[in-house]
Amino acid sequence: MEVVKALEVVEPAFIQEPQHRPKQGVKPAEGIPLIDLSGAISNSSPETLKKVAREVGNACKEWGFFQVINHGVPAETLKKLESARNKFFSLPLEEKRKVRRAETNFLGYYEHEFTKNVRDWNEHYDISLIERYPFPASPDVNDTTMVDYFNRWPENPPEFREACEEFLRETEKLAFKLLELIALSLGLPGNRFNGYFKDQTSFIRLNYYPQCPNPDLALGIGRHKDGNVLTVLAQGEVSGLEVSRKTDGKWIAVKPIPNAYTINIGNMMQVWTNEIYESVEHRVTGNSETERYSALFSLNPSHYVTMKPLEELTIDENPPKYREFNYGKFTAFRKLSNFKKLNAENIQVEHFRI
Ligand SMILES: O=C(O)CCC(=O)C(=O)O
Ligand SMILES: [Fe+2]
Repeated sequence: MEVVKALEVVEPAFIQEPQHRPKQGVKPAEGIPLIDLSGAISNSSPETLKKVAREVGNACKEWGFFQVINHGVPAETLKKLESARNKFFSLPLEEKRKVRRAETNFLGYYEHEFTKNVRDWNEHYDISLIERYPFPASPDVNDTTMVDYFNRWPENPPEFREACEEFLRETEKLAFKLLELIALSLGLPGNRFNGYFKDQTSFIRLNYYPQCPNPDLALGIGRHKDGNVLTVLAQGEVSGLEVSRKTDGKWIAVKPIPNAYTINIGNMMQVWTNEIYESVEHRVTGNSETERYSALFSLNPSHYVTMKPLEELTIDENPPKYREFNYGKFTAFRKLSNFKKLNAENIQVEHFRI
């Protein structure tokens, strides 16, 4: 990417179709809910928990996106992670490439990602909560070969691993608290979803968006919906995240709030809830003046989970909207299409819609 930057103009692979190019100066919107989780984190009464769950439920329904404060993740944990992350991304490219992702193990550093076949102006690093686990080798449903996914750890900075492991532990707790609140908001037992995470494939992603010479043409990450259950995102202080507003599809900037986490519903929650809660498209714009960093926890089920709408939520008036599919195969396809430019259309959860 260094070479590209020196040219002061982005390569054609990064250029978005005119209709997907970002408008400059999108104002942060009012209305993205901000939820105080203190009532759900401390030993609260069932009534308090239900009250917070209702707020979460409304935010999931109306926006698919919300921010949380008093979430229980220590500020110090994020600080340590941010410092280690920024040091890692400032290493020379050949150093970072030593822990580069491969087609047989998608964990690690990557600087060549595609979203919907257009390259992102982004470098990132994926680290799994479980150190090593089996995953389908290919998206082909007839291929039963499994490969091992395992974490790649860099030599530098030396504190990187510990900082990541602490962030993984703390954001996992928050993700499961949100999962409980979402279950309660749907009138389900708080632990209704837990069985799908026995061998969870959750990971953290550290994002780095270098300064971009053409934020009018390229995006940090192109428009997409997260293919997971939910995302817990530390946006950092530089804006850039935009969400497609459910009411009119307009791109809305999500304002960074110090110490808050931004939460969004992923495709798998959309399937489980039979679209009572929908995952919403979002993107990250480029910035010619400053670099941007973010960090997120992606909550993902065990690879062998069969995805389908929950029976409790599919009543006569709301019959199942999705056919069954295997989570691991779905994800193997998505990861492959992010890894390299494919001729085939990128698979989306909509392909399983009845
Ligand atoms: O960097 C951000 O603010 C969001 C990143 C994102 O949407 C993703 O990595 O899926
Ligand atoms: Fe995303």
